[in-house]
Amino acid sequence: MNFVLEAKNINKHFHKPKDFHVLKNISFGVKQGEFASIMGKSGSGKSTLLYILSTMDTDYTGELHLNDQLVTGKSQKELSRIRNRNIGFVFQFHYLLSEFSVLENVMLPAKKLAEKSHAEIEKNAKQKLEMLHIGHLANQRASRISGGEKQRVAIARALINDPAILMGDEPTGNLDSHNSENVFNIFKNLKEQQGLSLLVVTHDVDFANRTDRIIEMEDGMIIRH
Ligand SMILES: Nc1ncnc2c1ncn2[C@@H]1O[C@H](COP(=O)(O)OP(=O)(O)OP(=O)(O)O)[C@@H](O)[C@H]1O
Repeated sequence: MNFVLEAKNINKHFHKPKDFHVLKNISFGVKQGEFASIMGKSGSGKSTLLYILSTMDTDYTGELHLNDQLVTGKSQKELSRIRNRNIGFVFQFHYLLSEFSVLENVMLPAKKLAEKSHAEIEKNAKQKLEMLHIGHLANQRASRISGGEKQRVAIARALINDPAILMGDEPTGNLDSHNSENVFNIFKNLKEQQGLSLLVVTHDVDFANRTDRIIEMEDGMIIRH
């Protein structure tokens, strides 16, 4: 099976204030072009899991594979590069640099990767903004645009290095229903038109029901996938 992302027997404990087995034997994969969602009650371990899957947390046992490459055990420097190259991330809050322009915000992860010229990166960033129908905002300061527009800029930024998978932690959590619908449709188009794989933590049942697959968590375990 060709998984873009695969978790094998992931276990995690928090040690303070007392030992807490927060993730228990998590195993599942996300296939190329699959749009999967993770649901579960508050405290079931969704964000903790996503933090591991996105390679930001390395304090766990088990194995994480990205594009058939074992990433568990790599150095922080290697992980930073693997992450920047392969994973786009969209959060509930957009984390844009408010003093920077929309275009500059979108270009940042590509500048960090430093594989392309400034002109190429700028061209790509403009294309991403056009694709998300916000090309006209390129030169606006990030602080000057609406909440829905900010989330679309955050999506453009997550896509700038053409990741293998786009992950979201409650990406519509701060948005009204109109803007949530926009974000869902953007994700669906990315899957259908570009074969992108997506994994999104959400509390929105309507959103999750329209994804290809719901991965359901309870008490640190996957109870359905
Ligand atoms: N740093 C930490 N130390 C100890 N316990 C933690 C820590 N971070 C989270 N927890 C606990 O781990 C459990 C899982 O938390 P997590 O944030 O992953 O849940 P979640 O399913 O994403 O919840 P929500 O839907 O509310 O965001 C919770 O009981 C939480 O209190």
